[in-house]
Amino acid sequence: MRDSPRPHHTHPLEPGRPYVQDAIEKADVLIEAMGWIREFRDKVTVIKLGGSLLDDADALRHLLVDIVFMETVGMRPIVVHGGGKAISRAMAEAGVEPRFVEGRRYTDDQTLEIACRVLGGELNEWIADRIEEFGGRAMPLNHLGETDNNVLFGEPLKLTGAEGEEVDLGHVGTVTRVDRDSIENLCYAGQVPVIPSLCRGADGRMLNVNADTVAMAVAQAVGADKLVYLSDVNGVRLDKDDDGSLIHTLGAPEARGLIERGAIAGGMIPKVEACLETLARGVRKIHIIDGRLRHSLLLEIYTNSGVGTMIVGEPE
Ligand SMILES: Nc1ncnc2c1ncn2[C@@H]1O[C@H](COP(=O)(O)OP(=O)(O)O)[C@@H](O)[C@H]1O
Ligand SMILES: CC(=O)N[C@@H](CCC(=O)OP(=O)(O)O)C(=O)O
Repeated sequence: MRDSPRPHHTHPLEPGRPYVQDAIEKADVLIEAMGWIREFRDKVTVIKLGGSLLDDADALRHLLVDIVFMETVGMRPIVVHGGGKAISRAMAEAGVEPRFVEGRRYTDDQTLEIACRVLGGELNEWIADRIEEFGGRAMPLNHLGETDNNVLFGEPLKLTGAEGEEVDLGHVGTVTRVDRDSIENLCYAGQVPVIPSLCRGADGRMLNVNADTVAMAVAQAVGADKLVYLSDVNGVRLDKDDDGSLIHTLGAPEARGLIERGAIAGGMIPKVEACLETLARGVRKIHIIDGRLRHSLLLEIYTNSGVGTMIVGEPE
């Protein structure tokens, strides 16, 4: 007979609640998940946490516990995060008005300093700390702190306007190289890499990068099996204001049409564009799901009833 409970025998978010209620039903659930766990063991999944979600403390805690679960059963999750809302809040506090050009934040010196502090410092460390608090192991990969753990390198992003003119975005970057070895070494050591959407330019300065495109670059570099975007909508909708108009499976031509018609707008544009580019470069399964729905990540991975929108490539 066991005389003392083993660690983590109670729910990590509700310490008083024993796991052993309805034990038989729970064992059934475990057995049901066994096939999925086996299928996805050792598979790399890149999980992008959007800024809208980072503002929802309850949803975020549940998601991070799901990520700890994935790591515990032998999957290799990699977290990429944005934090657009938090940057805008910090800018407002500093009296700076945010300005967006084609979905990208115009980033002057002061905005860059704020983005580095919020993304690279506060949010990145906070996410890694919570993963550890919930029983997982995590490594915050930011350039701040005693050792430079940055894994993303890039160059200024060049955008062309409607009349062919160059659009000035300030210190906004695009990722040209990912330190794949460092990320993979962490995964294989059972640690969850946590990556902020900043990259280092050739002159050594950091650049602010759209987090959806960072997730894409990381997924491509490590040859991820899956890329999952967690946002604050149930997926891509035909009408962005109608949650009943969810598109379950979205092909590349249809997606391009929806962007042209303006049905896909705002922050959904870089997300869908990143999905299409990622598919073209070999990542097979890409999903946009609602991170506010409890266990949406696990439902997407470990059940047949996928939630949200799956983006699929052109038929061969
Ligand atoms: N067709 C669409 N379907 C779903 N959401 C859309 C669509 N077009 C625009 N959106 C908007 O895109 C937002 C998600 O993008 P964004 O705010 O950048 O998310 P995140 O911060 O999670 O990356 C949604 O909250 C929604 O308002
Ligand atoms: C260049 C650029 O636009 N960078 C983004 C980086 C954060 C981000 O993308 O956050 P979400 O995932 O919350 O949208 C920004 O400054 O908002």
